[in-house]
Amino acid sequence: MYTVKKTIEISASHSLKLSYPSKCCDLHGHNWIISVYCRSMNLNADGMVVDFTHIKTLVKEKLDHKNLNEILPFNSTAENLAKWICDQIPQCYKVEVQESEGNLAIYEKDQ
Ligand SMILES: Nc1nc2c(c(=O)[nH]1)N=C([C@H](O)[C@H](O)COP(=O)(O)OP(=O)(O)OP(=O)(O)O)CN2
Ligand SMILES: [Zn+2]
Repeated sequence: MYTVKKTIEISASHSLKLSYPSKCCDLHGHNWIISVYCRSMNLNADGMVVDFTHIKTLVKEKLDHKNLNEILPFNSTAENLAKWICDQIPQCYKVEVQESEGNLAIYEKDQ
């Protein structure tokens, strides 16, 4: 089994819709650190699980320097972002989304 991990930084803004009062409901920004894990039993014809550059492009083109509220049809919590990113990327089984030094969400597909 082969595994690759690609770490990407995106800068974006968002506000959350929550069922309780929170500063996070106001528009604010983060530099999210996103780690994407992909795995495969076999390599493709280029000798890769997935090209690191393709992973970066898929995530950055969609999210970097955007207002996430304008482009995503769900509440952009770190948890929801992690699952959504995992669903976009071939061979991906796990995504870590770090919002700030102390805030990390992990989505991992069931085996
Ligand atoms: N489980 C989650 N909780 C929160 C999320 C989330 O995605 N998943 N997101 C937020 C907000 O985005 C907010 O910006 C972060 O809030 P907070 O923890 O207060 O963030 P700080 O970086 O300011 O953390 P400090 O510990 O105060 O430095 C909220 N919760
Ligand atoms: Zn936030």
